[in-house]
Amino acid sequence: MISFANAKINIGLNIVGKRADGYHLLESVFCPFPLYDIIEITSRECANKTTLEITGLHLPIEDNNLCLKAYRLLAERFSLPPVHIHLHKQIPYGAGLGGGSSDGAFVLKMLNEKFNVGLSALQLEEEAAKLGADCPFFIQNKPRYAEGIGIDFSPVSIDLSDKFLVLVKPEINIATAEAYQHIVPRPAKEDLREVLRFPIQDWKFYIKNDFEEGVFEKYPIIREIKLALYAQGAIYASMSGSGSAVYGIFPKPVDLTVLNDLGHVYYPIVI
Ligand SMILES: C[C@@](CO)(OP(=O)(O)O)[C@H](O)COP(=O)(O)OP(=O)(O)OC[C@H]1O[C@@H](n2ccc(N)nc2=O)[C@H](O)[C@@H]1O
Ligand SMILES: Nc1ncnc2c1ncn2[C@@H]1O[C@H](COP(=O)(O)OP(=O)(O)O)[C@@H](O)[C@H]1O
Repeated sequence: MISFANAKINIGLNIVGKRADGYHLLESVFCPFPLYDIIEITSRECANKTTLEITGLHLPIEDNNLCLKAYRLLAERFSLPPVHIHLHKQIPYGAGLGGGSSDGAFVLKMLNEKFNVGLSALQLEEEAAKLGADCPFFIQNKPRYAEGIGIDFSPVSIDLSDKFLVLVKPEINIATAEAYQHIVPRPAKEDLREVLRFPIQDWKFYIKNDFEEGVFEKYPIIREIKLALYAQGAIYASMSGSGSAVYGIFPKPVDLTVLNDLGHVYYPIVI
């Protein structure tokens, strides 16, 4: 079985509180983004161990890879044969694109289907939340307004189908836990769901990502990328999640070769 595990972007990210256990409360719109890891799962009935192989972007094979964690999570509760997981990594990590979380969520969905485990989407979301706060979003994988620690969803209407999205990833990887440490939570001035209804060209006045201030201070090149996207005609540009990737929304196709010195430019293809 093969699946294409997509990335996500955050449109707006207000960090509004902090729980006693250190986890932060946020308000954000999570959107699927057409950049994909490829995951193949094959049964290994004769083998006695589940194995992982990674190709594509360099990512060391470690026991805490979210593909393996997802397998172990289901195998603890259900009888699963050993499998071989081939992950072809294409989504940059440490980027705020949720690639690892997506891999974990997709492995849960694939095992559920392949071995007829019978979990509903809601049950899969509950399992995914044990892997990480970003994981449950990828179960239903539709634009969602997220609250709480990022796992309480409500529907949101957002249509970017006639727009062109571009992503720029500098050679900087940001660890999510570290980025959260620099945050001072505060209530948002605007209701994100309200301001999302404004024309996209007005979003830049109202929609912000609270990670940007601290990250831009430490890595000014990421601010430069955002400004460069606006200079090239973006109607909205923002860092995604805790960074380091920055996306731009354009009204027409653009050639961003001028940004090549700042980072890797991705023009996602919708499949
Ligand atoms: C910031 C966001 C925004 O979508 O995404 P990324 O930038 O990582 O893609 C998420 O909140 C990231 O979620 P995720 O990366 O799954 O976080 P987890 O693995 O659960 O937690 C990693 C660490 O981040 C911090 N953390 C995470 C989520 C949250 N709501 N509050 C937190 O304080 C905690 O310190 C935790 O130990
Ligand atoms: N399958 C995976 N793909 C990417 N990173 C993974 C994976 N499994 C575990 N990780 C760990 O998670 C970290 C970041 O995960 P990821 O969700 O891709 O990034 P981001 O925080 O940018 O959303 C990586 O640095 C890596 O240590």
